[in-house]
Amino acid sequence: MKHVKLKGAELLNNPKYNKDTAFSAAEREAFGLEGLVPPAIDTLERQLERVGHHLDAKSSDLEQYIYLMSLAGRNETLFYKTLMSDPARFVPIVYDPTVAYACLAFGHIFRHSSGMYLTRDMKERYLEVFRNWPVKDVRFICVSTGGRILGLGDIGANGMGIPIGKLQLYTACAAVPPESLLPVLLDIGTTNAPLRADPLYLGLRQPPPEDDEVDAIADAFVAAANEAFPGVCIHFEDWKGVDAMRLLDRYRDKILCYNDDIQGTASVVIAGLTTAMQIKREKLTDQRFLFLGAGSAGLGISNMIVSALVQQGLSEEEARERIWLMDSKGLIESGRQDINRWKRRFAHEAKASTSLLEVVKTFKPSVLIGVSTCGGLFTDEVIKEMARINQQPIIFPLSNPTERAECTPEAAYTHSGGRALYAAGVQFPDVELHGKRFHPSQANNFYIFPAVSLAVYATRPQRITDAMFIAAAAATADQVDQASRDKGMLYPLQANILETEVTTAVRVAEFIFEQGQASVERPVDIRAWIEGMLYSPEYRNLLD
Ligand SMILES: O=C([O-])CC(=O)C(=O)O
Ligand SMILES: [Mg+2]
Repeated sequence: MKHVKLKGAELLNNPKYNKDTAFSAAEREAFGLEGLVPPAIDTLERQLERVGHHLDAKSSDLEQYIYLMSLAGRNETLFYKTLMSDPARFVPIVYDPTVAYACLAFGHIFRHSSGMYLTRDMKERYLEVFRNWPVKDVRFICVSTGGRILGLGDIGANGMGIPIGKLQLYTACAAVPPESLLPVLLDIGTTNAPLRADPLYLGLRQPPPEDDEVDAIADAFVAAANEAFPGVCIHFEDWKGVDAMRLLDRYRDKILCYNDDIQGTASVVIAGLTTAMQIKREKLTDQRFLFLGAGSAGLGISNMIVSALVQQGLSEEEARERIWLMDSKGLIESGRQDINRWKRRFAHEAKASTSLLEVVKTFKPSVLIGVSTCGGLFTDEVIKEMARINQQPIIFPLSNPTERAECTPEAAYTHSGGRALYAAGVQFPDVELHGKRFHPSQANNFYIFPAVSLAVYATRPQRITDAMFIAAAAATADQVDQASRDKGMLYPLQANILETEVTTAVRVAEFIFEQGQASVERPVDIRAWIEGMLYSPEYRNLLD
């Protein structure tokens, strides 16, 4: 029985079912494909080999990105086969850092549409517009306004590369079925005037509205999404920092949603810190945390560290005392009049200062985290001071892409005499220092959000909580083996990402069941049950 209704060119043009040269002779005959494809009948492996040659011939990572996105639009199976064949190689192409350069050039490199674009002027009609999407059972929407893309600031509709890339990682890293995923760019306009003036820009050419109107647009969007796709989980990504904080507060107890920049980033940092504690044989409750940057990531990490420290026995106040933040105006201290309510919670009695070095000297942090979006701010002197006050300073320059990192691994290892426990937001190459080889860790939320989403996909909870993200952090840290820890590696190997994230998802799913938050019945064997749901990049016989 044929379950695919498409025939001929229409079948070839459908990325979900297309096999290009891998259609069998019987399929070619049954689906009117004879003559439309070359006579050779390839296996998926042979096609993968050909993709490898195409990629090797590309002159830059951005060219590889463009090729891979075209492949995704033509043959989904081959695309995921490629990504999943070597995630450590391809994740940095379809995602950070290369996706950053793709977003900057989005209107210029645009080939075909993927996902949905909802604009502020469609506000009354989002439900009607959602009905244009061909799939009914959408389980995740990743939505950005483009208001703060990575460390690049507001790039409006150019930000669409991010929801697309994030959802591709759901599948590549955690085998969430791709048909359940919908990337959305919610176009509210952009503050980026040069971009609005670019003739090839593809978004609305107007500045964004005031907060009240942004909230009204978000409300309309959320309501329509839940009506069009009952049970959908909304993943907020790369909104302007204050929008992200405000809207997470607005929705987290009302709908199934999460904000990856706030909760995913916090979770991956806690995973890395947990491994660092195992390496140092110290307790998280004894650390002193200094943040450079107090946007959605900085505050999200700070809040989740508070929750983790409270779980480990501190009072909330004791936990907050251990966390200091600096923003672009300097140390967040109680005398500051210009800070929002989220920063206010971390304002301590302290001397005002705009110098990171000075704050490091007075506060004496054991952990230094950069989420400033400004490259190079962890100067050699700052690293030396961290190394003077700590036997093994923990230094996480998380800003991205590559040139925004607050310090390079070379600088961190050189100025700490090779003692730093280092993780950046992007993957840096290995560093050789005095005959010793260092492998810098990558503290990127891709270790977390695909796994949490897979757990949500399976268990269908009503809400997503910080505790689920803390469970994901613990599960991730537990998967760093002793040999890796001995090398100072803070995260599991990327080559095994699928195995790692499925294990993390199983742990999070167990936690969701334990908390009584699942809306499906608990299976006897959670792992086998989840494994039965995983997407696998293989062709199906269309004649079955
Ligand atoms: O995408 C990444 O690599 C991390 C992230 O969420 C961000 O920087 O906004
Ligand atoms: Mg992000």
